[in-house]
Amino acid sequence: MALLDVTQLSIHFGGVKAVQEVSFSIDPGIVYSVIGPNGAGKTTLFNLITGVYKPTSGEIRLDGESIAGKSPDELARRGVARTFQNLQICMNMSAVENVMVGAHLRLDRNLIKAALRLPSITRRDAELRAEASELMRFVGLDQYLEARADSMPYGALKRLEIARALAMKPRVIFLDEPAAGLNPKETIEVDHLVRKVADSGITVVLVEHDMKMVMNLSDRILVLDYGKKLAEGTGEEIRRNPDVIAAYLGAHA
Ligand SMILES: Nc1ncnc2c1ncn2[C@@H]1O[C@H](COP(=O)(O)OP(=O)(O)OP(=O)(O)O)[C@@H](O)[C@H]1O
Repeated sequence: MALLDVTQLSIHFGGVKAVQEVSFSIDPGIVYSVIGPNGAGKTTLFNLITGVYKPTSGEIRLDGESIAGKSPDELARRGVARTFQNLQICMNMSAVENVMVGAHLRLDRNLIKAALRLPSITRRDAELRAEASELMRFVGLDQYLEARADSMPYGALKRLEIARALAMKPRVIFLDEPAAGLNPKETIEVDHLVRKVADSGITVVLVEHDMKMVMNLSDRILVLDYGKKLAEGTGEEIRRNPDVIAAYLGAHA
């Protein structure tokens, strides 16, 4: 069974039909990319699936269960994590604390229980700190274990956001332009990191403008254009698709 099933999904902002009757499904364990020109509806689609927006119509199912309109918190607890196109890092916190926020989202309900048993909070905090440090190593941020977020370069912050999303122990992670603003060396590092995340068994859904990265990583690709599904298939199928060439690759060549 597909991990994620999206059926006839639409959202309208006033007169703007940002996503129009888009259907697709994502099997577990794959890297699935969403591409399309600026304004095609990619981020809006992420916002719909991760609970930031409620759809105007359509259905979203995770493991067969409807999740359309559920809050981001609820979705985090069900194993849906994401990163943002514009960094959402707390700059006045340390790097490790930022990652710990991800774990707290996962554990939200237990916090109240924990508050009634104070010694366990300290122990839990130490465990979460250790877990966050381990995730920082996983994303290649060993050298920033003691750093404040505001002292870190942009490329490192992009990976810190991925570590925070991983702290939710997600089954599926949505990465919105993880390579945006990165230099070629950093882009290759993120490319390797995405592969590592997928190899660890987490399904990856990616929005990315870097075509080399998309073609390199993706098991399947969805192409949006003016909010509509233009094509879907393997990298090879997408590369050969005349509609895609005309609407997207051609325009960017
Ligand atoms: N909250 C909103 N209110 C009104 N219009 C919106 C809103 N969010 C998105 N839109 C509109 O929906 C359309 C799709 O935008 P979206 O940001 O999803 O595109 P995108 O494919 O992610 O673009 P980019 O590649 O530039 O990030 C655009 O016309 C945008 O202006």
